[in-house]
Amino acid sequence: MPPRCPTPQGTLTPFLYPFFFSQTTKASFRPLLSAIRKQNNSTHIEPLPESHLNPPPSDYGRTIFSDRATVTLVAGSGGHGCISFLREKYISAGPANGGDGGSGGNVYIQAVRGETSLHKLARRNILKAGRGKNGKGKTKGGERGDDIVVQVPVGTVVREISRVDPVADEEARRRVEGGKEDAVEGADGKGPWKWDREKWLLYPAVTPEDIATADFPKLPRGRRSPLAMAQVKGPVALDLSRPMDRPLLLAAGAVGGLGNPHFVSKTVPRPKYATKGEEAVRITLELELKLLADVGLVGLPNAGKSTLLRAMSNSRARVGNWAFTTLQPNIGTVVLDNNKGRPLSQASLENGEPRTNFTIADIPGLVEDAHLDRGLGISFLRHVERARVLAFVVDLGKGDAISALKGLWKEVSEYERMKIEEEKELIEPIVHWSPFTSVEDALTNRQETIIINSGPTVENPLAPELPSIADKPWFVVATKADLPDTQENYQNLKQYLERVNAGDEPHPNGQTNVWPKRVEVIPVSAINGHGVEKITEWIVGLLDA
Ligand SMILES: Nc1nc2c(ncn2[C@@H]2O[C@H](COP(=O)(O)OP(=O)(O)OP(=O)(O)O)[C@@H](O)[C@H]2O)c(=O)[nH]1
Ligand SMILES: [Mg+2]
Repeated sequence: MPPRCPTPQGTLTPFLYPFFFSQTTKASFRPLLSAIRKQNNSTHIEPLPESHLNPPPSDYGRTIFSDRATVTLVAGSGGHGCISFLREKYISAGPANGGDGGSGGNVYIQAVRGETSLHKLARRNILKAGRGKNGKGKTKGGERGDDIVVQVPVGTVVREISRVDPVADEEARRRVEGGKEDAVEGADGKGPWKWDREKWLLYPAVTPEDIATADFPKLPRGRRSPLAMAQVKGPVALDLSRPMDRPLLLAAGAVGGLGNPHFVSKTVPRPKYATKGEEAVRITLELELKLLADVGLVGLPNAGKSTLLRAMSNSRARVGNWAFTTLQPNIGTVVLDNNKGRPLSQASLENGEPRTNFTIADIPGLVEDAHLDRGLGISFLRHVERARVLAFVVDLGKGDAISALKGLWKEVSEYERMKIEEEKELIEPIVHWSPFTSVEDALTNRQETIIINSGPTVENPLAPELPSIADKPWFVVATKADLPDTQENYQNLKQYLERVNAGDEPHPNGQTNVWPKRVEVIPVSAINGHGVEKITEWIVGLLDA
């Protein structure tokens, strides 16, 4: 089904930019028209008055943005068990009544819509859940430690770098030292073993002799919180591309120590020891944010992307008449239903809610050979790689619009190619195996080294979750249409895209397997806010299709 969009075709009189003459906007454009006529008659261009769309470079919302963070998450360790005895009138030596230690707090992760950046996490480095409180007398258990929920923006990719799990380490150590256990026990006739004694907590009044001769019982093994069963299996690798209703458990808090009543036996009626709480898991994660905007703006530096974002949304992205004004991605939200009429979109989101807005990502400009790390490089393209629609912003006032568009497509395709290579390297470990003992041996025997490729050998390892960039719906925004003598450039671009649509001209990225629908070019003057409503309508059509 073609996108449900009104096309700006067929209204090309007497100017080439039909939006100047649309019914709704006619009155408001009269001053602009006279300004343009004036501009055409004289070479002097009147500077436009300052406004929200033509702000001084100092007027911008400062966004503290970070798309990468490395954080260490530490679950809460358990509180210690308590050594206590009942004390009441006429009971001189009451039974043990120490409470157990509380378990430590858990660490959760949740992707939420409100967050847009990882800067808060990048600053923190380490996040700790609360420690469980120690047990108390009168069989009072310690309180649980506070949980922490790490809230990240939707679109965050989480990878584990390292993990320290004291309980797992101890289990492994026991397994290794298990063989020696009998020998040690045989030598002196009884335990305890070294690692056990470190776990005990002794009554303050015990003497060193008591400790030396203490007959500690064996500790119960595998002291892990039952919640640990529900935590994400390590190594953590998550792609949080949807908002989550409930947080996901990354690391369960450690269990608390056992109070002294646990160790009452016939021989030891009043044990003067309890156990310490377990140490907690510590996971170091690398977080990377791939912004999940509905639309990604791709354009050369100074093309007018940020001005367009300002015109379409409430964004206060920085605008300046020089290249690389934008150094960090900006996200703007376009509100579709401002409660003044019927909503623009009838479509609903995946969760059934009606679509009331969509988001646009404005990234730093791409220069020619950005893939060779010119300009700011192409790494920012990862923010538009997941956008559902790509809008190529072309400045009509600066050079040939067709070659600008082709150049942008070239960089986008290069980005994708490099990305696929990178992913392939990750998933395709290559095993070099040679039957020869040395290079000389191989040369004398004149046989080739055998190379075994193991692992999947799919051409595009990004598939099927990520459609290729060439498959995405796209369109062109021809901006700065208010500048004099841009009509010819616009018309050439329009005719070029007509030929591409008709199949007479190859796709600007040179590939054949591309988005098959009609590609539109929409002329706008973002600085005056003219024509931007057409873009909104067109995008809604593409998003709804
Ligand atoms: N005449 C005219 N000027 C415009 C229009 N849109 C943007 N400009 C001007 O073009 C210059 C660059 O605009 P920006 O929005 O900062 O461009 P950008 O693409 O975000 O630039 P980078 O962030 O450097 O990539 C500013 O001086 C704007 O005022 C337009 O529609 N008409
Ligand atoms: Mg910008």
